[in-house]
Amino acid sequence: MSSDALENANRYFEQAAKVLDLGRDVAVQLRTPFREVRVELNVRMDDGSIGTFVGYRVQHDNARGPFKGGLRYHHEVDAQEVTALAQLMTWKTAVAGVPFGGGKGGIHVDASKLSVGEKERITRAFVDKINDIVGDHTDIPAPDMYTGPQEMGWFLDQYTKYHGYKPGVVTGKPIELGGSHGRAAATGRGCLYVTEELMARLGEPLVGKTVVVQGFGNVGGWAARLFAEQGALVVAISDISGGYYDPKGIDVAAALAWVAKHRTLAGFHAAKKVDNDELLTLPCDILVPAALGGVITEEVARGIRARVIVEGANGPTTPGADEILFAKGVHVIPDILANAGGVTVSYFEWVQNLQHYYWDEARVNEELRRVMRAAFDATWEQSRSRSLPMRMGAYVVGIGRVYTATRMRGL
Ligand SMILES: NC(=O)C1=CN([C@@H]2O[C@H](COP(=O)(O)OP(=O)(O)OC[C@H]3O[C@@H](n4cnc5c(N)ncnc54)[C@H](O)[C@@H]3O)[C@@H](O)[C@H]2O)C=CC1
Ligand SMILES: O=C(O)CCC(=O)C(=O)O
Repeated sequence: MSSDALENANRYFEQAAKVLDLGRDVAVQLRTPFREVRVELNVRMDDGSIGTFVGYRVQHDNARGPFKGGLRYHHEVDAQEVTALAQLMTWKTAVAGVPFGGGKGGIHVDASKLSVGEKERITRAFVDKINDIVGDHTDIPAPDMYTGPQEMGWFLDQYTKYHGYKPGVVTGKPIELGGSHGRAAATGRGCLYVTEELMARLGEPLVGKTVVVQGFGNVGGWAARLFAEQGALVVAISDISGGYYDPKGIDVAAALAWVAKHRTLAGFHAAKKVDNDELLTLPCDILVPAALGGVITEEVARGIRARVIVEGANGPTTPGADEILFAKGVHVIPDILANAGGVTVSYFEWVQNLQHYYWDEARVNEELRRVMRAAFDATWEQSRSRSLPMRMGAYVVGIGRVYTATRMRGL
């Protein structure tokens, strides 16, 4: 995603701004980030050397509530990518209707090469540098690629040293530290819920549909598991080690157990090994990109055989590819709707933290379904009434809500 991420995000925004007939000044106001922070992190590495890393936090918009969005540890993280992802968060929280704005953070580092101790020291060093600009009513980070509950636990602990115990400063925490039941599964579960909504509109069952999933981490792993549990046939999965294809169906539970033991899918048995590009054009009903951005290029889009794409990842489809897919009649459930389940359950976690009253998983999932259904309905209605792709339907909903809040606050 990295290099073109911001250009792509801005292009989608401009398309939607035109549909909404926003004036140029308003469009610039809504698109421009509130604050962009870049920090140097110096950390003692296991071999005794000093590791120097660059971290970012971009706070895009807070008209509807505190900035909200994940932290990514990846070697492609840069200022542009984080800014693009922060902007997506602003529209996403608005589409979901949760009372947050948008933000995102990241550290430029190859997380796969770090020991647990190095990861912890880098996380704490990051909090040392940004603790003054985050807070449970200002900016609330969460997991993204190569971060998870453990990093959020370290984040909370380090933040507490500066500002006292405020568990709502970060979401996606371990349950034992105030995390929410259902947060780990939430993004994948949200992907399932919006797909069920689409299938209902198309008058087709999900049972028996073939599914291909790219990325087998938090989002992809849970999506594959939940789709399989609902009777869909997961025919291919992939991760950084490549793709694994079996037209008769992958044993998702076995794949999850493999990754829990070996960290990646490398060595996992499947009928055929494919690379991550080939994977995207395999014959299937539903494709779930759930890894990096920018993977569905125009060339890939021409080869895509799926009828439905559910964007678990942020920014997987380039604007040119999006046009090709629309022309081909592929239903694309866009990132700012499809993967909004994560931030929605982060909202539930935050609410539970502020109230010090905790919900069971059944309640979390029930409320998640309600939010995802309402977000889907609003998107579907805009896309149908204006004859737009679902992405533009979602953008119109999201930007429209942010615009209204901004206008009501005044300059
Ligand atoms: N974790 C969350 O709650 C949310 C995540 N997302 C998005 O979902 C995507 C995945 O995030 P997570 O699952 O949290 O990350 P993760 O770190 O848990 O898993 C990432 C997965 O992608 C694989 N991967 C990495 N590079 C790859 C490549 N070049 N080709 C194929 N696979 C590759 C990894 O091996 C791993 O299986 C990202 O785009 C993220 O921004 C979106 C909304 C919420
Ligand atoms: O849970 C959150 O607050 C944000 C998750 C995230 O980074 C995303 O939706 O892209």
